[in-house]
Amino acid sequence: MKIVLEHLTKKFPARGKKGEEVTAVSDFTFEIPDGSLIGLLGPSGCGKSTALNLLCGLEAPTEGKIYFGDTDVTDMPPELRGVGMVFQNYALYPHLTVRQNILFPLENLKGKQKLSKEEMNRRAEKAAGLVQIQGLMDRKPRELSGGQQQRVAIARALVKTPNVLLLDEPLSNLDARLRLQTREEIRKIQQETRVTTVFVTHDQEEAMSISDQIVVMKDGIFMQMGRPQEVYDDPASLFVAKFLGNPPINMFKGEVRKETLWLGDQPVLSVKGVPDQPVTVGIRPEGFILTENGPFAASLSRVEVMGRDVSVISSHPCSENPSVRSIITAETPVDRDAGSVHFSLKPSKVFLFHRETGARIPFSIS
Ligand SMILES: Nc1ncnc2c1ncn2[C@@H]1O[C@H](COP(=O)(O)OP(=O)(O)OP(=O)(O)O)[C@@H](O)[C@H]1O
Repeated sequence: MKIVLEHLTKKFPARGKKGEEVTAVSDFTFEIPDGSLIGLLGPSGCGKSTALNLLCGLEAPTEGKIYFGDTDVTDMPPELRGVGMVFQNYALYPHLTVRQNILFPLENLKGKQKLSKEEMNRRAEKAAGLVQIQGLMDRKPRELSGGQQQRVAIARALVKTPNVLLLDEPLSNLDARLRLQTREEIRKIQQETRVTTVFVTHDQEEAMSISDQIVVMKDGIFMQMGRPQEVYDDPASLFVAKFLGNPPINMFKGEVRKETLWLGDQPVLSVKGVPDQPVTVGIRPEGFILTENGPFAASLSRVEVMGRDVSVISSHPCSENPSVRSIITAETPVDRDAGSVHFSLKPSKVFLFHRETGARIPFSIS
């Protein structure tokens, strides 16, 4: 089922500041396609959980509308929305077995929705099968690992065959290996069930790896939505460029003069169509090509071998970071004793931003 947000806004009274308000979600207008998995991504406090709570009905919006398909659910109570929720802390009932935990949402159905015992058991087995915990049905939550508990929570959210599945930081209590495994499983389950899913995380790698599309947020504001690779390759703003990418993008103070990008006294790239102005420059670590007479010259600090790739760490007078990190293939010979390194730049990996507003400034390559 597709989800449509129209000017969705949520304001809270600011804690400890009488009369002031915090806008946790500001004028969200976008559509989540039916059957897709969307990663809501942004730093702590940007409004991710609030957005999710608005979708499931735990919070009422200050303004705006939410539609599931063609139905306006803005004022609909949570239990009628057909939403499955999974939280960071699993929120399983400790005194109930896995089976009883999964059955719980079905046992509480009312009126016409009520199911026979056989049907409830059939559905619980099916949900358990999806997350592969059939063998654990008679255990109590404390007898399960974190990853297994999270699978039970997902089965419980799926058992009512929801229209929409909402996951709030579901992997943050798991160790690194389980995180990786569980996120792949969530993706698999989502592809099998095709339930429209919104996944909240502050971990960009997690969101990028499993989402059909990501929504990047900052301070309650919608910054950009798109396929992970598209947003990475074509960030609309300085914030998005800095937020995505590991290792992070390298930032510089630069200047455009006569359609040439200058870093200090180095003319590093031709940038057609850009008027003369001071700019903030972002260069992805993979945007550097080691070239003897390359126009980008930096002092070599060290070389870090990472197996397939090599990180060349250098310093540049226009860098906004203490060091510049470039990643090149391990086959490229680097003279570690040379005091300096020279690079040419891949134009598609270089982004220009307005020095004051951080908005992206497009340029053509030739
Ligand atoms: N009930 C509330 N009353 C007052 N302010 C609130 C309330 N809930 C959230 N906020 C504020 O709204 C903003 C967004 O909070 P929210 O929890 O949605 O962010 P988040 O991106 O989920 O953060 P995190 O990643 O840390 O969980 C924050 O400034 C928060 O302090």
